[in-house]
Amino acid sequence: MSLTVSKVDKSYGKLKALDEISLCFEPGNIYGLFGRNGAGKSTLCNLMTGRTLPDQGLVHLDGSDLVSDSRIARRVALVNETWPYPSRRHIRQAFAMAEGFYGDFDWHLAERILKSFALRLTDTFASLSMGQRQVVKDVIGLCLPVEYLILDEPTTGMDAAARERIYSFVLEAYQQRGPTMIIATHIINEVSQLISRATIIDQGRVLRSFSVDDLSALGTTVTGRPRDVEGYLAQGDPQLLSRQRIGDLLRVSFEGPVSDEQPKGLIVAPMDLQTYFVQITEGAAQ
Ligand SMILES: Nc1ncnc2c1ncn2[C@@H]1O[C@H](COP(=O)(O)OP(=O)(O)OP(=O)(O)O)[C@@H](O)[C@H]1O
Repeated sequence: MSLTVSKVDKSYGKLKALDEISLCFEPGNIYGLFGRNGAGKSTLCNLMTGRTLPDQGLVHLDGSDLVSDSRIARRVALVNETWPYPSRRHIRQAFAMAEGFYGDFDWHLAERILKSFALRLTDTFASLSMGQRQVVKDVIGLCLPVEYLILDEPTTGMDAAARERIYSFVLEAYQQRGPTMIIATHIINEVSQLISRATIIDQGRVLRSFSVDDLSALGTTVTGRPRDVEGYLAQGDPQLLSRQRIGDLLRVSFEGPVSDEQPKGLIVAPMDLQTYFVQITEGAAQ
């Protein structure tokens, strides 16, 4: 079983939002989907739930076309900026409507999450703050019996404590019911401990798709006196991502793991996922 996107193109007028994108999301993972503003993340999320149609290419779940088969669409849910439910009714009604379409809603988990955010089933969506509305949208996704849950910016408007708490519920929902999750977000460091694979898209294309089992293997930063740094680089043939002067020092970053040896006078450190993301998308933009 997998959710696959094959050679998908999507344009808005002359703008190519997705350009021959091919990806495969295997069950049993939490994926991070990263990209800068306008990279095409939301368009891809919409395509993977049949909310937007591709100009070319296919989106399949277990080999069946997601667009033409509505039974398949019920196995994949998307949480994004939209709220397709009545805003002035109790949120309980929105949950019931979602249950009507997707089946078995986890009311117990929903109430627990709401309570931890001091929200109630009798609140109306319209009366909530931006961050509270996002919580309610996330609750719907986390409590549905779907095989794939796509969360497009699931912490919009939330404060730092709320973001941390919602991600603990994301993990709980994943551990208890195990939907494969795809989390599209800008706040990469927040999800780096949660995800097992990451995909970075840029200008509608897949830039990297990799396992994050060993974050220290992604990239390395070396800082020191320019002569020492150049000497270190000359020992191998690293794929440079950036080169930056900091006062009298030179800092370079390159793809690949940190070597075991710590050369004298140099600070050699692994790159975190967010820094890696910034470095390679900066490189792609130049
Ligand atoms: N309905 C639309 N009509 C016209 N252009 C659109 C539409 N939706 C998206 N686009 C354009 O397609 C490109 C990809 O947009 P998309 O929303 O998928 O990016 P994103 O990676 O989700 O961005 P962000 O992180 O800023 O939300 C952008 O250049 C955007 O302006």
